[in-house]
Amino acid sequence: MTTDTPGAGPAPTAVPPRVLTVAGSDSGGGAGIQADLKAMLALGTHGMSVLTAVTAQNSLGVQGAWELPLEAIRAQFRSVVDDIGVQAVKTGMLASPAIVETVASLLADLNAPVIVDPVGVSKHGDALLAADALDAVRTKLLPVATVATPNLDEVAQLTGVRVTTEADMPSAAAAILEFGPRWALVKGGHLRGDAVDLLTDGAEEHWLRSPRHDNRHTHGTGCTLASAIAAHLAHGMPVPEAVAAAKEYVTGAIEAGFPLGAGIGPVDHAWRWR
Ligand SMILES: Nc1ncnc2c1ncn2[C@@H]1O[C@H](COP(=O)(O)OP(=O)(O)O)[C@@H](O)[C@H]1O
Ligand SMILES: Cc1ncc(COP(=O)(O)OP(=O)(O)O)c(N)n1
Repeated sequence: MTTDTPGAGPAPTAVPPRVLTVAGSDSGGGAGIQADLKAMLALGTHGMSVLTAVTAQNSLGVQGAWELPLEAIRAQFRSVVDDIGVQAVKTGMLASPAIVETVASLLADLNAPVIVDPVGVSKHGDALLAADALDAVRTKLLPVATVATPNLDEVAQLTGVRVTTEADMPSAAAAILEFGPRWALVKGGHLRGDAVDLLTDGAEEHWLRSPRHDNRHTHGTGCTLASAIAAHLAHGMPVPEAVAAAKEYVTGAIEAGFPLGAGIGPVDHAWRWR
């Protein structure tokens, strides 16, 4: 090893911010932890994972799902947090009431922003969260969230508020904020017209609007957006800026989504590198 200055050591190696996903595996690589880790890498962070469940999944849907033992979930979390440390966390598929409660209690003691994507069903309509877990999401998980990112189906499941136009989004966000997250990001991806999301903390309102890309290959949009928010927060951005930057990233990834298999292909996490 050589150094320019006698007596000086080698230049310190730059360490990227560390971001943790607590989520399920998508064997097809389009959503779940695979999407999360790709988004985290693309946005200049070191991604790490706590696996909650394994799905057999592809472009056609979910063919099977298996939960991990609570002990394995706790052990993965402690391994990562106690040694490596995290600057932001994102949660995704949590499958059961017991997993939701376990993850919420682990996150309650963590000094880092938490993005909760309250994943309910996949794009193909496959359940990724048991119906009897909704109450634990409302009362245990959402209170520890810095940002909660429900889509319109998840808003309806959690709050009973049905959003059919942009005008309904503020009341939906207010109903999510009642459960205790610092910010609510209501995603309007399932409406017609522009893809419009509303971010609010009850005081500020930020409308995020992008053109709707007429591309059927949109598997993994929600996972990618939530992971991108976590990555930008880990870089030190304030919440509104982190969400705006994440929206720009997911919009590019949706535009570049590509066909794989016979069904809905994934968004392209590497679109900025191509
Ligand atoms: N066809 C599309 N074109 C552009 N943006 C989209 C499109 N579909 C969804 N989005 C955006 O992708 C993000 C994820 O939203 P959504 O698809 O509603 O989440 P989920 O995957 O949880 O159902 C949001 O920012 C939404 O506005
Ligand atoms: C393992 C796993 N986790 C989450 C999802 C849902 O991902 P999402 O980003 O909402 O994308 P779609 O499934 O809606 O395309 C998943 N499918 N699998």
